[in-house]
Amino acid sequence: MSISKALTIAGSDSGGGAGIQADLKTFQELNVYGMSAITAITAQNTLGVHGVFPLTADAVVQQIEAIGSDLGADAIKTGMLFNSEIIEAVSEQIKKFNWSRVIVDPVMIAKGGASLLQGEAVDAMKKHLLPLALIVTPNIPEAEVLTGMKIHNLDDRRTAAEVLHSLGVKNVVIKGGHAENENHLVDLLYDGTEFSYFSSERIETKNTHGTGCTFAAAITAEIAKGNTVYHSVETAVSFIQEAIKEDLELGQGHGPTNHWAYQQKKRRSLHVE
Ligand SMILES: Nc1ncnc2c1ncn2[C@@H]1O[C@H](COP(=O)(O)OP(=O)(O)OP(=O)(O)O)[C@@H](O)[C@H]1O
Ligand SMILES: Cc1ncc(COP(=O)(O)O)c(N)n1
Repeated sequence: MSISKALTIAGSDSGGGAGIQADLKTFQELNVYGMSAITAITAQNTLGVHGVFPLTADAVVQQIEAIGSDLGADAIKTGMLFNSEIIEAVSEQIKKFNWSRVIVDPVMIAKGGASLLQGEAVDAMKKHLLPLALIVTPNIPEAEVLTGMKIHNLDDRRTAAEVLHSLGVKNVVIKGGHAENENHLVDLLYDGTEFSYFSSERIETKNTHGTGCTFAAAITAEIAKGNTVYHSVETAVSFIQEAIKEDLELGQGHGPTNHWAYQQKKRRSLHVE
């Protein structure tokens, strides 16, 4: 049996809603074999990040080399990278293994405000990692930091996508979760030529911990299977919508999303037909 494989290079979330844990759950649900290289351990739950313990760049490199030299990967996702040493080391590994299906989720700040990327590392991300990316998936505040511009509306978002594309990323997805006062959320995709828009109804819930990680992991899984960028983003939008809709009501703060919901819905619809 041949199976597609995806590697996530990200931080561990002890609460299981975001980071490495969200990525592996998503890969599994989308029938992709998941592997991980951990960049940092966080002591985290639905109430917030209580501690951040980065690993050395060498520890990250050794994990990636163990995978690249043996199992290989059909797609790579990066999440929390924490500092410029790790970003530079990860970029070198991507080049060494000639990985081209690279999805960069430029994680910067956790929902509760904790910093998951040091300020000095933003330049390293722009210079070393973004030029290697097939897709980058910033939320609105992350797109503002990466472009240095304020984003107030969809026009600004289109301009930001063009600026990010000019840094060498082939496809830019700017997510709409942070656009305020809108009943409809729009995730925007720019491939350097055309803009595509994926619109979803805003779901009223406090349980959105890890939505960004889960969304980018779903894109990565679909890319690993050889699907197009458009198809992968479309599937990821459906995956995250079901995961938010059927939330698990866990914890006292911002709870995780439901990684089972997308496949459960698919199975239900097959049953009905
Ligand atoms: N309340 C909501 N209702 C419906 N969809 C949502 C909601 N919040 C976020 N999404 C969707 O979830 C995905 C992630 O978007 P968002 O902009 O929240 O990313 P993020 O800020 O990186 O996530 P995180 O909160 O994990 O940091 C997008 O597809 C977005 O449209
Ligand atoms: C290890 C890790 N990676 C990423 C996030 C971002 O997720 P969120 O913004 O939903 O807190 C996180 N909280 N923890």
